[in-house]
Amino acid sequence: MKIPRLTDTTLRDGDHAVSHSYTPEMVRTIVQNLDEAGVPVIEVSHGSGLNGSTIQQGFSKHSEFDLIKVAVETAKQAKIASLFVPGIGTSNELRQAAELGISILRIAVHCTEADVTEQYFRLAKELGLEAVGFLMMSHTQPANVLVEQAKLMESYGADCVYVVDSAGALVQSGVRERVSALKEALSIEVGFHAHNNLGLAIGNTITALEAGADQIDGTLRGLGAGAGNAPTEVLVAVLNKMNLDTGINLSILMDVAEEVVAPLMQTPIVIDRDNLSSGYAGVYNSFLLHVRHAAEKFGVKASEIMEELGKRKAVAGQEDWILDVAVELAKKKVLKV
Ligand SMILES: C[C@H](O)CC(=O)C(=O)O
Ligand SMILES: [Mn+2]
Repeated sequence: MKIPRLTDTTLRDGDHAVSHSYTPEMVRTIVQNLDEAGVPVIEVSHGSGLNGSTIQQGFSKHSEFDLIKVAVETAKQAKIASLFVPGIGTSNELRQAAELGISILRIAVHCTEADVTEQYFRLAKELGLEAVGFLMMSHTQPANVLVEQAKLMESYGADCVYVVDSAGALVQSGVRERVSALKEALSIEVGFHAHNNLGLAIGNTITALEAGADQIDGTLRGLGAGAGNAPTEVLVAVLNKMNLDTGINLSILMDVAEEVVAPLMQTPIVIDRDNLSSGYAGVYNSFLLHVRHAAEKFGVKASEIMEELGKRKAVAGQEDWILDVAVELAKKKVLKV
């Protein structure tokens, strides 16, 4: 098993969990520590990618471009990455992030929609960026479909394609099937991005490595959308135990997770009923806070909304379905009385 390249996405996936409230000071401190610890890639942008600060995705407290600028200025060895979701971001924001000095663009789409990414891979390469493809909600499609989509991204210039378990719905056999299929079919690198809804983020990430993954993701203290991600500090500890020395300083990671990131948590990152029902139903983790707000507003259970969204196979961008489902459940509740 090869030593993977680790991307810490506390300042991007974690942005969902802190309701997009990161400040320049928080970014500086977290980047300083991750950089000093030797983490090679740090992802910074709105949780839903560049230009995500909208009513649908959630408004940011501070301009993500100010945060990216701070991150680039602060990092000494780490490369700064940003996420980009076609339809949320446009080529303007892509260019702006490149001008600010990001090195890597991670282009994320629902795992059947790779064909909309071509122009952005081409532009990213034209701008001299490393370009990584993110196949979101990868649990919804079998390995052969993901291979087709990943090959499209490879043909557009992707340097790596990730299997992304956006709902935290995959078990280890599902991870192994998908990652090994991409490894066999592609001549570029393969990555894996976990969420912890079934308590498998670390296990699934190790399974992805055993299946040949070259790149993996983590967040400090697991701070990410919904049930959160594989905790970066725990990943490094496990890799050390497996004699896979990433060269990353575990003590610095544990300190920054404990003393800087944990105090930022608005709610604990736990596998509670909402997060388990979300992963079990296969619902996108970044829906959680929107679902909780709707559940409270209409007096229904978040887990019931999650179950129905799973049945309807809601994907990123369909956050408006959350209100529809909450209203329907509330009406049914009234009629039952
Ligand atoms: C835009 C999403 O939050 C990307 C991601 O982290 C996931 O799908 O998981
Ligand atoms: Mn995620």
